[in-house]
Amino acid sequence: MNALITGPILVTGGAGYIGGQTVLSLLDQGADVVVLDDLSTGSVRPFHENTAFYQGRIQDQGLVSEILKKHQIKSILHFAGFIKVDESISNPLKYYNNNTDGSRVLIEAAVHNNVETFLFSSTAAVYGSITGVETVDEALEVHPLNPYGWSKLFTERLLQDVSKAHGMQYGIFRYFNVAGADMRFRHGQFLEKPVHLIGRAIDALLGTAPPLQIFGNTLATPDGTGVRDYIHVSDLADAHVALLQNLQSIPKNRLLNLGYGKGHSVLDVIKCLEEISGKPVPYEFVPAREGEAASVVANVKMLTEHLAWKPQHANLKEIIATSLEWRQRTNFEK
Ligand SMILES: NC(=O)c1ccc[n+]([C@@H]2O[C@H](COP(=O)([O-])OP(=O)(O)OC[C@H]3O[C@@H](n4cnc5c(N)ncnc54)[C@H](O)[C@@H]3O)[C@@H](O)[C@H]2O)c1
Ligand SMILES: O=c1ccn([C@@H]2O[C@H](COP(=O)(O)OP(=O)(O)O[C@H]3O[C@H](CO)[C@@H](O)[C@H](O)[C@H]3O)[C@@H](O)[C@H]2O)c(=O)[nH]1
Repeated sequence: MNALITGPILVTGGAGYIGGQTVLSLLDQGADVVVLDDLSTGSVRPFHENTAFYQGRIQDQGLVSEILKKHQIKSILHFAGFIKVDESISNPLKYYNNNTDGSRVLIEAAVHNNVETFLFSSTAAVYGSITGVETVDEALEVHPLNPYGWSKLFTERLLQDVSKAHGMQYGIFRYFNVAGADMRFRHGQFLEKPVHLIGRAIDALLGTAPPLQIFGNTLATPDGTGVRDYIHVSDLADAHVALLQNLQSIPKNRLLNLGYGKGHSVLDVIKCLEEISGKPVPYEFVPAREGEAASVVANVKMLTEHLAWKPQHANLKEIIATSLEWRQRTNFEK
């Protein structure tokens, strides 16, 4: 496996939750890793000592070009971005500036410096309000419900057009619901106010937030609560290493869903957290969020056909147990 990851790899957002975990996967494979992160939401961890770390912005084309030249970068894994859906609605320019225009500047620098491979983190949020399908496949029409989803969709298109014109290879993953922490607890998510279900349920369990509000209990799902495809961050990170290695063998459109293809409801998540902790999770039902899909589960046909990647942690218990343990170990300390 090691021999296939040749040349230094630039990881943008490599101090963040997913980028950091991918840095660990790359380092575990013996790769030569360069990180660019402005630390706006990420934090430096001990393993970054084994990388060349630059604190700076992807929008700083001078700095990016300097890094690309100095390290003779051939591959970029681009994770840097903002991720809060609610904030993207109240402050869309923040998202279009950072996620779309920032990516445009980075992609331009990549083309000017003859970068060969560019992987981009997109999201299942591009699909929008899905109805009438059991699983979502990559050919489905996309209708993002918020500026966050649009900011990522625009970048997908930008990258595809530029790659086609300039011969840079691209790969795009649309992540489903990412959760969990590194199995050796070298890294995990840090969010003082979690925005996703599992983080919020943990806060409710620990009493550091009011009871969890469950958005809807009469949805068209087996138990009436929302169903999502949760994927362990460590498997997600490993998939990027596999994609770097596999890229050439994947035909034409290298855009892949990244999930397990298995759905769990909000009540499944709560039950699992209660079993792990031995304590009840306080919750209340509130109306469903407007436009939100009842069920979003990845169709993983393309992923499993094209990627030499076998998930190692594809069960809700491991995802939730590592999230809980990371939260308890770090206790809000960055
Ligand atoms: N977390 C999820 O559930 C999820 C789901 C789908 C897609 N994604 C995508 O995955 C990527 C990583 O998300 P995450 O959960 O790790 O978020 P994160 O906030 O933990 O990490 C983002 C990192 O990027 C850095 N950053 C932000 N803007 C930057 C800039 N302009 N220049 C340099 N660094 C910058 C931040 O400091 C942070 O370290 C994002 O692009 C996000 O849209 C995340
Ligand atoms: O306080 C909460 C939070 C969530 N949910 C429900 O839990 C499920 C998961 O919600 P959440 O964790 O907010 O994730 P999604 O809304 O599915 O969106 C996430 O997953 C996308 C990938 O599909 C990412 O791109 C987005 O950034 C991320 O918010 C949904 O059914 C929600 O209705 C609640 O009931 N209460």
